[in-house]
Amino acid sequence: MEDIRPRRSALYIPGSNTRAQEKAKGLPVDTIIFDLEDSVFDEVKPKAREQVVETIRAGGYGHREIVMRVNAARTEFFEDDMTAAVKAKPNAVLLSKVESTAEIFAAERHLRGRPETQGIALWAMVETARGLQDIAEIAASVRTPEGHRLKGLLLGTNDIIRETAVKGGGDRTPVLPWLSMAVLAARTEKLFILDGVYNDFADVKGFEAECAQGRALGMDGKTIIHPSQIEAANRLYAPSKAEVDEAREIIAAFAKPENAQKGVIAIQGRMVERLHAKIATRTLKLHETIVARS
Ligand SMILES: CC(C)(COP(=O)(O)OP(=O)(O)OC[C@H]1O[C@@H](n2cnc3c(N)ncnc32)[C@H](O)[C@@H]1OP(=O)(O)O)[C@@H](O)C(=O)NCCC(=O)NCCSC(=O)C[C@H](O)C(=O)O
Ligand SMILES: [Mg+2]
Repeated sequence: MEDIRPRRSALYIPGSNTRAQEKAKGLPVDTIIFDLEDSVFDEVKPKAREQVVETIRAGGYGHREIVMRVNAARTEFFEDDMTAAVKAKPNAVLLSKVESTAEIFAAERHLRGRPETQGIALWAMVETARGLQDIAEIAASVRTPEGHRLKGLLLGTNDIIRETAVKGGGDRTPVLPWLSMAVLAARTEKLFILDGVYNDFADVKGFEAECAQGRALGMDGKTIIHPSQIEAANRLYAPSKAEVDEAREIIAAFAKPENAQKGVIAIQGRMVERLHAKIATRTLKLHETIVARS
């Protein structure tokens, strides 16, 4: 069955920031990502790891999806991070700087054969030049028994900019081809995909423009770094009123007895096919889930 869980806003919180972790219990985000990677100084990682396990096990985050971002499989921290993830049992483990299917399989080895980890998904961050080159193959690992837990891709645009030396900021022209390539890889394998972060959390207009752009590119939501970004991400990644009205109109039109045997109809001078009814059904389901939540 298709995964239509809303992931409009996915908030990163440093694993070492207990104040922000507590605060997030009252924030209207869809997803919380407890970070053990780049926001945590190396010397502090062991303490942050313990802290995150304790916080996730204690719960209190309601409907929010709980994710733990672990250090890359190539680092000295990975094994301990994965052991901690098994203890914490988040909804998903986010693998950072993924460059090959082997890294997905390495994470799976920690989870395999343990009934208590059955519900833990794997998400992969693509944020290196190598990862971008091999993104289709990484996404396709979902078709293998060792990669079946892979559910989504996340973009790490800060690292992409660092690795490739393209100019960041502005309208993201230099990275657009890679963002589109990532969307294509995700859609090919029926994975969800979340856009990278917008660092300038005081710039509301710039953030809104980037959300609108990400949505137009086909992203399912935005990874964010600050509470000030939640409202805009939730608003711009939710179906708009016009989209919901149109979806209702399409479904109602195909439900009429005279259209029961038709593959294509006209609504107000526009061609509408059964494929549009499928999109409309998805839009309405997403909308209803969001409404029920709020
Ligand atoms: C960016 C920040 C360091 C800013 O922190 P600060 O100066 O403390 O912000 P404010 O004073 O404006 O905070 C106001 C209140 O909001 C709470 N807060 C702030 N950030 C968060 C958060 N992320 N989650 C929950 N709550 C948050 C503060 O506690 C204040 O509340 P109160 O105490 O009640 O007054 C900070 O926002 C931050 O650390 N953000 C997350 C950074 C992070 O996790 N970075 C790593 C992931 S991003 C990344 O790596 C991208 C990717 O890999 C790539 O390559 O692109
Ligand atoms: Mg990164």
